[in-house]
Amino acid sequence: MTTLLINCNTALMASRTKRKKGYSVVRAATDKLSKAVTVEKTELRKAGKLAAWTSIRQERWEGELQLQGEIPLWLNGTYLRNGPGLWHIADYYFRHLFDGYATLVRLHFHHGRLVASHRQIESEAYKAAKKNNRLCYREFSEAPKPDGFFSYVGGLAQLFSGASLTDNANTGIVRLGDGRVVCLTETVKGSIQIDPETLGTIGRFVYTDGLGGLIHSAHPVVTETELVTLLPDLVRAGYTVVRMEAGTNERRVVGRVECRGGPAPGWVHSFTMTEHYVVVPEMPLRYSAENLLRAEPTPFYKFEWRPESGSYVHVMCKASGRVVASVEVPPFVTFHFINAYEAVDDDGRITAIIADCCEHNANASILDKLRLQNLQSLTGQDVLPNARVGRFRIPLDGRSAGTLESALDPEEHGRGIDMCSINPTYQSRPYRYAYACGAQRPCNFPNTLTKIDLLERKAKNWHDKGSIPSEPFFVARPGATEEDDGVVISMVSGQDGEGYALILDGSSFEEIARAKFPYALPYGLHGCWIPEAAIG
Ligand SMILES: CC(=O)/C=C/C=C(C)/C=C/C1=C(C)CCCC1(C)C
Ligand SMILES: CC(/C=C/C=O)=C\C=C\C=O
Ligand SMILES: [Fe+2]
Repeated sequence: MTTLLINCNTALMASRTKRKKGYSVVRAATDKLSKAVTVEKTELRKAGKLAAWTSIRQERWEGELQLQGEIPLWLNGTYLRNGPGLWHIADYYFRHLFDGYATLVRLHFHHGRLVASHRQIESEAYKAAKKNNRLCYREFSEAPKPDGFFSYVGGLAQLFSGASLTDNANTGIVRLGDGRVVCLTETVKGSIQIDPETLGTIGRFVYTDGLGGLIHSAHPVVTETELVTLLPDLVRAGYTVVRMEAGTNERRVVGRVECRGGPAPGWVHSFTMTEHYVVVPEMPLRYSAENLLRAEPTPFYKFEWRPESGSYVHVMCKASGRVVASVEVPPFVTFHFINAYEAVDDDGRITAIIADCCEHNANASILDKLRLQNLQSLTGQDVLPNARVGRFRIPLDGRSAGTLESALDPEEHGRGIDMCSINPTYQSRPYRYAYACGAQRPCNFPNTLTKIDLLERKAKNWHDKGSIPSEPFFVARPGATEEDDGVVISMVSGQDGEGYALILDGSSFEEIARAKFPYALPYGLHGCWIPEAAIG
């Protein structure tokens, strides 16, 4: 079966290089593929399993997808999604969702038609694992067995130099203002430039600034002119805020935040910004040097849960690098900030920062819930911990405490929320709508798409029984004046083993089109959009 698919795929790839414009060749190859797919679907149905938590079936594929419904003619461009997609090497199976080798998925929209493809990122970690048939670098929860580790990358010193850390860029994907597309994870070396058309790996994105740093936030804040990110400092607990101008590879220091809660910084998977300020979270789920050195994972993996150390939010002025507020807040756990903006009084003075995140009710057990075994075996059991849209209010008048409250009743989205997007025009500005994965219980993982109205404090939910949709990604209609005028793109794993791309109307949150993949893809994490005008 796999051979059939690969042969078909090879034919497709070869033909792709010959074609000039149009998709006729691709369509012929897709027809050929569909025969193979029928057999595969039968196998999957027998297995009765979601494809979300199982490895990709082959390294790459491309073809035109048949549509149900209509894609708006204005939607011209490329949606790219990154995420872990291969969780085993030979007969060794990884433990955690975040361990998988990166798989890129591409949806190319052109005049109402849709061509899809996927491909593995050729990181050093992936190539070494393939070549040596074993894990060679430290992944999120996995570490190479001492033999393989020493023979491949050398001694223990290389752990401290970062040489043994993974460059498996399986988390984020960003289009820089200069057009380059970079895939990211939390290790700095895991910044990899890819070709958005072929999904080929161009090579490591090298920072030329000498700032070093082994780890950074997986989610920089990117605009047309710059990229801002955080470098946690595990030695002198703190964060360096850095800024890289579009067109350069040079990060410059904006400023430094000292941690207030003890000897290690809080995990910063993401952070957020307003127009003038960088919002630096310090949560009690902290990096742990001790756990980093362990071969076997702990319940909190490379982190420690230290509620007694306190939770803080720091606010840095982007222009001066000065920390203008540093407040204690109620305990929190978040992977993803949604957005932030400045609250102003009647005289236009900035009085506070409002920052929203997908907040897991200060319960760090969510990390262990994302173990593959839990995801695969607990389907339909109500074990997903409660989560909410957490809204921080950080006063800028010198007060020492900030507040954290639910922005809406979490029942509106089934007490599950993560994997969020907004209309990017509203990034760092007052905004009304967020799109995310929510929950319809009982469930062990977010299983709905939810549109959150932060003004009305209401949610609209989309659900397909037994399926797992990935991050809903909002794309605005060119020329739109309403915040929710656009579409939301997601990729769904169905309960019978199939998979499809889904397009919802941003305003009504109703389905407007779906397109089945020949075979389902694993769950992916984050996406980005490249308008056709930018592709040229
Ligand atoms: C996929 C995702 O959301 C997060 C991935 C995080 C990774 C791969 C983190 C890796 C790390 C190491 C390999 C060692 C240092 C600590 C840490 C950054 C957690
Ligand atoms: C998928 C996820 C959390 C889901 C829980 O509700 C977090 C992903 C984090 C990395 O990008
Ligand atoms: Fe993320």
